[in-house]
Amino acid sequence: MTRLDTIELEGMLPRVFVSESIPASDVWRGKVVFRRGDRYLVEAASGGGKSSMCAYIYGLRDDYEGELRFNGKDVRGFGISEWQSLRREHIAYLPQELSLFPELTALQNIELKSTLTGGVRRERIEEWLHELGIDSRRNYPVGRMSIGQQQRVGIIRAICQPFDFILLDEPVSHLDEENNRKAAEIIMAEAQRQGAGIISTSVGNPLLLAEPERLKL
Ligand SMILES: Nc1ncnc2c1ncn2[C@@H]1O[C@H](COP(=O)(O)OP(=O)(O)OP(=O)(O)O)[C@@H](O)[C@H]1O
Repeated sequence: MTRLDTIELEGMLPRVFVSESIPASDVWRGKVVFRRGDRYLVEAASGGGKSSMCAYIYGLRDDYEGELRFNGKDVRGFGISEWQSLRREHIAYLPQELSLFPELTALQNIELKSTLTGGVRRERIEEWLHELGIDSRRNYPVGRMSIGQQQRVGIIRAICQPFDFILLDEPVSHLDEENNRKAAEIIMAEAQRQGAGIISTSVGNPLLLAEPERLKL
């Protein structure tokens, strides 16, 4: 795959919801096409399935009904090597739980990802740390940083790789408005540089994306 242009969800529903009555949704049981280059905000109540949707798109789970298609191809046919290359070159992901290594420093966590994916220069990472106000914590183990500081490390780690789409699961739940705005600017600038789409979820403190398409989960 040279570029991932579209992610389509059609008739999708987490199996756990099949026998339950769920609120009306733009996504579940519907048809949604996420397009590279566009910005999306997926908003839902807690337990609405945001993390499940991200896990399906990142290939971590497949406990759903319906179809998920990348560039029109059903992902159920993808093997391990296809998912590996998708994650290395086409889809960046910031999980809600961040999945940082607590004993490694902020810089080590970021550089680990950047080195593995042939991502960005060290100077660029330093600039992002500075812009997000955590450069003084760059050599701190992330396990000793606040959750909001860890979210900022996670955001930088997520964008320091090549991607056609970036999936952000409640990325700014612990950030104040100013840091939210800065994070959004950095993510939008990097997505624009790479021609990528942004899909961000929220339960109430949305990433401040410019004019996103809003979907209710
Ligand atoms: N790994 C899993 N396998 C099967 N079902 C799961 C799994 N993880 C979560 N679920 C179920 O799917 C439903 C949606 O959970 P999910 O974590 O996707 O919601 P969420 O919208 O991200 O919630 P929150 O905002 O509270 O994080 C829940 O009812 C949960 O029990």
